[in-house]
Amino acid sequence: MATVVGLGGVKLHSFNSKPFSSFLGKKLNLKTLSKSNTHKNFSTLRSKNLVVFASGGEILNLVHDLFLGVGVGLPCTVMECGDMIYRSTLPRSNEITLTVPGVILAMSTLSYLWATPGVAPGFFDMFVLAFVERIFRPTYKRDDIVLGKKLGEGSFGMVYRASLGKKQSSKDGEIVLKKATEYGAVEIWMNERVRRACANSCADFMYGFLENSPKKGAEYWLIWKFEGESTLADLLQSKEFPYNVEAMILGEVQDLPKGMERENRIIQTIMRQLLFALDGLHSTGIVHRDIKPQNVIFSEDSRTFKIIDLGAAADLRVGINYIPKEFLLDPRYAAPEQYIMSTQTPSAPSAPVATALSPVLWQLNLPDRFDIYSTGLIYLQMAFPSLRTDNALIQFNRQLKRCDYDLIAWRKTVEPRASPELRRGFELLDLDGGIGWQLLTSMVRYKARQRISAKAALAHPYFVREGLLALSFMQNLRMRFFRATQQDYSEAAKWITQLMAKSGTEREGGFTEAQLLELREIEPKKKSNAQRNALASALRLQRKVIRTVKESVDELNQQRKSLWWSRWIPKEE
Ligand SMILES: Nc1ncnc2c1ncn2[C@@H]1O[C@H](COP(=O)(O)OP(=O)(O)OP(=O)(O)O)[C@@H](O)[C@H]1O
Repeated sequence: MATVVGLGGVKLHSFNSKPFSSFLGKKLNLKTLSKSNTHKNFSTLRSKNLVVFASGGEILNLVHDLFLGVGVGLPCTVMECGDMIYRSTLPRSNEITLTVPGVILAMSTLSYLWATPGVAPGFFDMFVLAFVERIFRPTYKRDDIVLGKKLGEGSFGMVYRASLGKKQSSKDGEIVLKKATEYGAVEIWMNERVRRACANSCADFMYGFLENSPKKGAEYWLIWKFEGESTLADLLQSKEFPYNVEAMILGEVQDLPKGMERENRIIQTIMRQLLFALDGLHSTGIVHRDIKPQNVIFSEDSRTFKIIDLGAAADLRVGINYIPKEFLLDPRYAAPEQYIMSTQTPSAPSAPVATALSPVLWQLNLPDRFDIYSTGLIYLQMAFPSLRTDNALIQFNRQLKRCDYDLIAWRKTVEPRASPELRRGFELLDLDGGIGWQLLTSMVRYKARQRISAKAALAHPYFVREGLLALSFMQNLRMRFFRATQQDYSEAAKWITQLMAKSGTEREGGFTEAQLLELREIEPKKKSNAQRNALASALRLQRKVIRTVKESVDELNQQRKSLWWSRWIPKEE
């Protein structure tokens, strides 16, 4: 038996088939060893020049046994892994081996990428769909458009009814044109996103481009299909509401006795259409932020309500219009939080970071619940005719604020001395075991986190009425489930915190005095006054530096941001 010993004197391998003397004093290289074909494990010696310098076989045997005995040496010596190495030289199987951790990791990654607002669909949308759409969609320019009567004038642009003159094809009916200031770019972006992701949610957007005129400078022109004459605000003002909507949705007036049941059904249909449109927007990561009856148009072609005016919308998939400082949200319909994202995050991160973090930021802030609050107020106006005027709504908002945005508390204060009209509203919401009232109270809440989402609202038992009045067993169960899941869990958290802070008594439980003392001792010792002042000044300085750096980065980001996505807006050739 022969042993090859490495330069450090550590045993490397044994050869059983060749006399050891034939290797003695020789510098072995790979070729020599391969030729001699002494052992199938030569591959382990590849790239090493080895010198055999051991003497007597006995000494070597002794050393060999010693090393093997204590498990030291090259792995192959110890593990007898010749077979393994041999197997590794066989052709590999191409099969993918499934492991539980691998599957869990893959599933988690996939669900993260597909979670609202959708990182993966976002990439597909931006780099494939947007590109393909740009090639195939018809484009328009200023000269194609013949202006008609003015429909509206907002602080950021003018809206006209118009037609497409010579370029009009038989399927293009009339159009609506908005000439907007620089904020039109955001609106074009949002409308294009919506057209690709959830076209039925909003008015049918046709084209948008940047038009440079010597007189007016740069203006964004946006074109939509003319959807119809009436917004929900117009319809709500009519004494006939909600019967005027029923006629529009069904295309005919029903020959049925008027009554609360029928009104409830119509309001239910409007709410379902509104929530459906909102769900489409929210699922793609867009929050409208200006949901109000004036921005809900009745589409005569599809006989449904659609959302318009995406000028104040935010695209949280890529962080566009994160906090539009310039927009004053409509105070009549705005949720109490005013901002959809935490003010701790005053500006959107850069697009790739915003995209990567979007599922986390979405879950942390639940920005979609801002629109849900506004939709709840629309529902309230539909149920209570007396709240349909601006003044009445403003008055209601004040009352609700005084009740800490607690609708149940508001009801308790107004119901005892309610007018017959107000009482009728409560009766309508109380139909079917108060299912409508339950939906309303889960939409109009102070805390965004406690408000129901559009998707959950669509699954609410309010929308799956079977009989006329009675709720089925399953609906009852679902309603109970909804009530249970809409509880204020933060109250529970507060209770636990308080409990932790209280000294241990038999009644309260919590920490004992001794435990609290222990905790207190872990706290850093108080510094002397001079030390504390110095620390405070240092902290102030640090905060100031961070703020300045942050503001500069924000400014830079802002410039970069306005650059990167305005590249997507076509310019008039
Ligand atoms: N696609 C459409 N089809 C029919 N009418 C429309 C359409 N889009 C807008 N309108 C009409 O134009 C009006 C103004 O539109 P929009 O709200 O988008 O403009 P705006 O300048 O933002 O107005 P405001 O600032 O008052 O909200 C709407 O109230 C509606 O009557």
